[in-house]
Amino acid sequence: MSSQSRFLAEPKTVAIVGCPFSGGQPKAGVDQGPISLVEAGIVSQLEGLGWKVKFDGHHQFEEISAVNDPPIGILKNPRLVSRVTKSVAGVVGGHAAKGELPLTLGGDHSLAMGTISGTLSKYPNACVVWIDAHADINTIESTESGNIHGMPLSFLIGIGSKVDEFSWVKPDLKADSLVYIGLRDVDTNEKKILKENNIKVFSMHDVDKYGIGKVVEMALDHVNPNRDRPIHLSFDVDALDPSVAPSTGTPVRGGLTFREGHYICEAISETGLLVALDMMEVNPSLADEASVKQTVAVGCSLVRSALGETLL
Ligand SMILES: NC(=[NH2+])NCCC[C@H](N)C(=O)O
Ligand SMILES: [Mn+2]
Ligand SMILES: [Mn+2]
Repeated sequence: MSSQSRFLAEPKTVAIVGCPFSGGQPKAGVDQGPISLVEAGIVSQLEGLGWKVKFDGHHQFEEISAVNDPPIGILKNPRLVSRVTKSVAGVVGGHAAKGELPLTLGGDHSLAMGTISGTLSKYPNACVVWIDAHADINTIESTESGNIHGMPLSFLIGIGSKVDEFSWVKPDLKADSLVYIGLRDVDTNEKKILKENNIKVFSMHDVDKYGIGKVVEMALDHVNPNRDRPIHLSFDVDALDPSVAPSTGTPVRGGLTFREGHYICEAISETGLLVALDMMEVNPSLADEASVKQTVAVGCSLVRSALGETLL
């Protein structure tokens, strides 16, 4: 780990941002994800890798949750999601400003609106590697579900009509600074958005065709050709096959294997360019006890791989 993390201050510090939040989607339980990951021992696991770990409890969004929040158009919980993600942006940005690596534990993927905004506040030149079964790039016009966890990237890139409530989100992410790996459940409207904006996607078809090693190399060549830009890695656990990570709200078959998921994290770690990490959509109230345990353990081990754990 010692030679890694080109942008971080010494001693290498990871700041855990626990976000028990589920307002970006309809299923209860995803707010327990961060609690389970911490209970499974993620703090001591990261200390074991040589990191100084900052964690002073999960964030509480109670005050914000009290807001009266009728839908805007078909967007569900818009004020709640906006205010929670805005506060997360501040917290993540604050850690990044100090040279710490924010590790955000979700919670649903709408939180990435906050985490990526926070990263960009410190590193305007950061690129985003988004690992997911889904594209999460619906606009207010294109979303069919109204679930904001399917939309964060459209706000960050600045496509679709503006919603006043979300005016705090700066559309600072350029379409060519985003790359996806693992997609296999993309809405028809999203396919159009991805094409129109020329966004680079490595779907499961590409993983099958080229192998994960080549895919990660091509993905980094796209967003980070000189291997000199800070990387924000946003990992939705549903990128993994449901046989590997069953406890998540929108599982889709045909996903990444255990090793493919970990390989991505290891390869990003090896670049020394990682500045922020999200582990999202772990829902410990879905599926049986063994599945929950397995999913939480995989969430922890993906984080460890991204933060420098190696096989040898
Ligand atoms: N973060 C996720 N699991 N997103 C799932 C999104 C599913 C669908 N595309 C939607 O807009 O609702
Ligand atoms: Mn997903
Ligand atoms: Mn997602």
